[in-house]
Amino acid sequence: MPKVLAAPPPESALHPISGNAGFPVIGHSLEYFRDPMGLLQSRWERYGPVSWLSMAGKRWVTVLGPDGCQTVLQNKDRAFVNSDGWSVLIGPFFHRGLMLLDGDEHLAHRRIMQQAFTRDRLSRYTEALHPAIDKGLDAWQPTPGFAAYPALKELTLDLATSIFMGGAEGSTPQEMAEINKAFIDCVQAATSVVRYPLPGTRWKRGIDGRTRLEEFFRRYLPTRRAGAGDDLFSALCHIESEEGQRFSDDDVVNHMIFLLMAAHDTSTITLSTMMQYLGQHPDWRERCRRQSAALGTSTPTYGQLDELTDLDLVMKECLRLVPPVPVVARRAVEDTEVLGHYIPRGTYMSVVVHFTHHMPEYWPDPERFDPERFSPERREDKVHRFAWEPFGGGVHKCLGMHFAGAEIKAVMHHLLQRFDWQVSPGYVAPLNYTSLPFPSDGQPVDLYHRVG
Ligand code: HEM
Repeated sequence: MPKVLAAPPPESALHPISGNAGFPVIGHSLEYFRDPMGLLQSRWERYGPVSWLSMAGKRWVTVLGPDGCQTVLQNKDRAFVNSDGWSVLIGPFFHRGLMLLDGDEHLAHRRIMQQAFTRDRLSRYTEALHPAIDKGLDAWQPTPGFAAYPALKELTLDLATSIFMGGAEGSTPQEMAEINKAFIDCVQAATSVVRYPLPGTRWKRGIDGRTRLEEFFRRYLPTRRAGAGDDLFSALCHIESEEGQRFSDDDVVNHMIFLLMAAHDTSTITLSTMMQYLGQHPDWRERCRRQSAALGTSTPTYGQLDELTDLDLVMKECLRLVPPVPVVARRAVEDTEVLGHYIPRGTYMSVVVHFTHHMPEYWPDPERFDPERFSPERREDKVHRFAWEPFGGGVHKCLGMHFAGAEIKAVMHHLLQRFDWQVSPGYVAPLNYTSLPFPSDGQPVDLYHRVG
């Protein structure tokens, strides 16, 4: 039975928010994991753009559609905070990462961190990417049914190790595999039904993963403080805001753990989606490959990557179809409203990016892969300022989006020059939504070395 979240104050003209709790204990979790679009579409039809449901042991107000998303993300009256919203899901594992800070503290840390993402630094990271990509791809053994997703995940972790950390001197491959597992445990713990560190639970594995990551980064801190490397870790040790503020040791460790998480799965998912759709669309594969070949270099600079405009269209369309961060969390710290609905202080908010990306009101034939939507002639993403929001919006908008674009395009450039691949046109990726979305079948592609 639908229930009202809270009655609006008697004198207000605001509407109450309707919704229901779903199953005892698990709420709507299983429905969401199985078919998020199905669940959200049914709620849109039943309740409209603002409703509540139960997940991860809490009631969440679900905001669907670009108008509501814009209100929450722009956060004009500062009624919503990130820390209390994201903490419920990932707090113990990624606490004090930039995305989990608020207000003046967030602004101060963001100002310092921006110095690690200047154009000059991005150019240097891009230079360092190429040898690391080459090394990673040398290990790929093309075969029909090649599992692209785990291979890409390993590749992006290797890239993170060299570009973010400046290498992991003294660590064995086995240790690096453990670090990878620690990350996965932290990310997957976010959607654990049991939210207490009982042995054998995803939550406990996440807590252990965090401890492992802290030890790992602390071990490398003295050498990065002492050195002058071009990697992100060294950058965080040395950068200052324009006002001369710097990060403490704890800040550097907290930011590194968050940044690796923020960069790793998101880039992997985007690359994997791009491999799928390019594999299914030989016309686009050829278009992208031609542009890539026209650069006349295997190691394009940051500026040259901008010339890969077809790849850019494909990347944007893949970020629309499968946004790696499908939902963004917030919590109201004051009574407020969204689209005329009363949000009492303390309410947990979920801003559902994924739903907007599939709304036929904004995206004609939304399930169709059609990168031209983003072409200068069509610009369907301009129909609404928040129609396309894979990187969020407002003061917490992704700080690594240009880095992500460079990494993704650089990897695709190498892939297109080295390999050809195909995916059956009827293939639909079985996406698992227990953490960030990933293809549970490993995303098989028929992969070949290019001849000639
Ligand atoms: C395709 C890849 C990526 C996607 C889709 C993505 C998506 C997002 C989203 C949606 C947010 C906003 C969350 C919120 O509002 O609560 C965010 C924040 C953030 N992302 Fe990304 N991200 C990507 C790659 C990266 C990379 C590569 C880095 C770092 C190198 C990065 C660093 C960050 C940081 C630091 C924040 C927090 C910003 C703040 O709170 O001020 N992201 N990202």
